[in-house]
Amino acid sequence: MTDTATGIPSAPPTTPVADAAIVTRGLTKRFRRSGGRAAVDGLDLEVPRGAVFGFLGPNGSGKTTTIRMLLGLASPTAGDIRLLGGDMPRAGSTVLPRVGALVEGPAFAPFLSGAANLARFDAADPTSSRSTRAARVHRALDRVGLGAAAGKKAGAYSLGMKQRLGLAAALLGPRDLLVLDEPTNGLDPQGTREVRSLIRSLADDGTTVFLSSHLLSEIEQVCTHVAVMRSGRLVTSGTLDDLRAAGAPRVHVRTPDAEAAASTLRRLGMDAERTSADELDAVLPDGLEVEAVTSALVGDGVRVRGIAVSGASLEERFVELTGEGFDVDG
Ligand SMILES: Nc1ncnc2c1ncn2[C@@H]1O[C@H](COP(=O)(O)OP(=O)(O)OP(=O)(O)O)[C@@H](O)[C@H]1O
Repeated sequence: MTDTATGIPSAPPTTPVADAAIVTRGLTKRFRRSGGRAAVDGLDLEVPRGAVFGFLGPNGSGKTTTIRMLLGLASPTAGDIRLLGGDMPRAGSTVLPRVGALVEGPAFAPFLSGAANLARFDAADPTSSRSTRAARVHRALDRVGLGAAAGKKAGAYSLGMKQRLGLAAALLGPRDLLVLDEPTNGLDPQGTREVRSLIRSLADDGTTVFLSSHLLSEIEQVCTHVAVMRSGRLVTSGTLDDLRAAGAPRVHVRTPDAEAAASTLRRLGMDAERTSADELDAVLPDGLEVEAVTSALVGDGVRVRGIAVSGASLEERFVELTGEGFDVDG
């Protein structure tokens, strides 16, 4: 799922809704103690199979509540959930074994080793075979880079190691879908990079990954799709490329030589649109500065009466969408 030339994740082909990994319709959760405001309010989500889907929103916007409902850990007040083609919660016993999850740091026994903790998790899965347990546990530990710490007590693990142990637990069985709530929480920059590359390699193997985050940079680096939450509501969703395009900077040129200007812009890789007799408008490609556009126009003898750039960066767009102080730093 990664474009090998650019390293940027590319979106998988759109799948029909019926075949999506996750579909929610009107999903709503109202807590009794919350004074009437819904924590999740009429959420319609579609997560295509094969996507790395970022669920982005500020603290308290309803991400964890949504994830808990997807996994059958909280019951919706209203709405429907389809997970891997099965209606939840009815299909839970057949669907959930194919879903690996990391939600709010799983509870590990501090006095047992990392490997022994995973063996306990594995034993709790009625579909797992005892004879292959040790191999499964060690494969999962190796996958998250904890092979060397397998025998160490989980209580002595750092926060980052505990987070990775949680990921290893999510990877014990073959999974079609991974649901990860803030998977890099508490990790140092090195741990964060490792988890990102693990997510990419899982996606390359065809696993659909749904991950929540309040960090735009995290979503930008690993995700093909994104949904943005604000106060329990979905404010936008789509491929990251679509969102980038929607907020891409545009250049506006005012000139009496519109024909000549259009041909210069074309040469620079821009598809200009004529907005009036003496005005043109085009998306400014990545890496091209407006100064370079101006000098190319002037160099071609175009009489430039005005040139301006408008449009927001992805960061500005997300801040605008969520309407609050938004954490955009990795
Ligand atoms: N058990 C609960 N009882 C009452 N209110 C709750 C409960 N769990 C969550 N809420 C409220 O629901 C809203 C959404 O919370 P949620 O934890 O889903 O948000 P979030 O986006 O995951 O935030 P964070 O990034 O801080 O985890 C918040 O206002 C929260 O206070």
